[in-house]
Amino acid sequence: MSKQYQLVKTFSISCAHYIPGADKCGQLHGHNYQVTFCIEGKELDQSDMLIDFREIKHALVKRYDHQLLNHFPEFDREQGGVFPTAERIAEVCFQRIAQLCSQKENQPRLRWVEIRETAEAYARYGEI
Ligand SMILES: Nc1nc2c(c(=O)[nH]1)N=C([C@H](O)[C@H](O)COP(=O)(O)OP(=O)(O)OP(=O)(O)O)CN2
Ligand SMILES: [Zn+2]
Repeated sequence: MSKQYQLVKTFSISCAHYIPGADKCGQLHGHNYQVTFCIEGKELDQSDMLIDFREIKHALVKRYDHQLLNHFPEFDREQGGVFPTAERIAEVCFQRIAQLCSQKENQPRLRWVEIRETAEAYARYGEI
């Protein structure tokens, strides 16, 4: 099997959310989410990086940190979005990170995104 690089990065976002219709989680509450992503590729860029992980972190922190997730169209069913469960947050973050990767000439490939609500509860989306 040919060799490749793998990049894994974790960062935090503090968000409020509620799951409409859910019992306890239907109430507005917050989490310090740990977001982890895994990117692979055979080629590095001019800086010898698969992709600068700060670019990804800053894009997601800028959009979601200290925000109420339900207010974003992607997390509002009435606007065609989904409920902000850990599974769906992982999926939405996957789409955003994949979009950033697709703009790079060296073709880094996003494998999965993990959203950890607590040490005991997390969801992953992607190739797992
Ligand atoms: N499959 C999923 N199940 C749940 C999700 C989710 O995203 N995906 N999310 C929640 C809530 O966000 C909730 O905040 C989690 O509740 P928490 O109090 O952390 O859960 P506990 O393990 O502590 O459950 P208790 O039995 O209330 O102690 C819930 N489910
Ligand atoms: Zn919650």
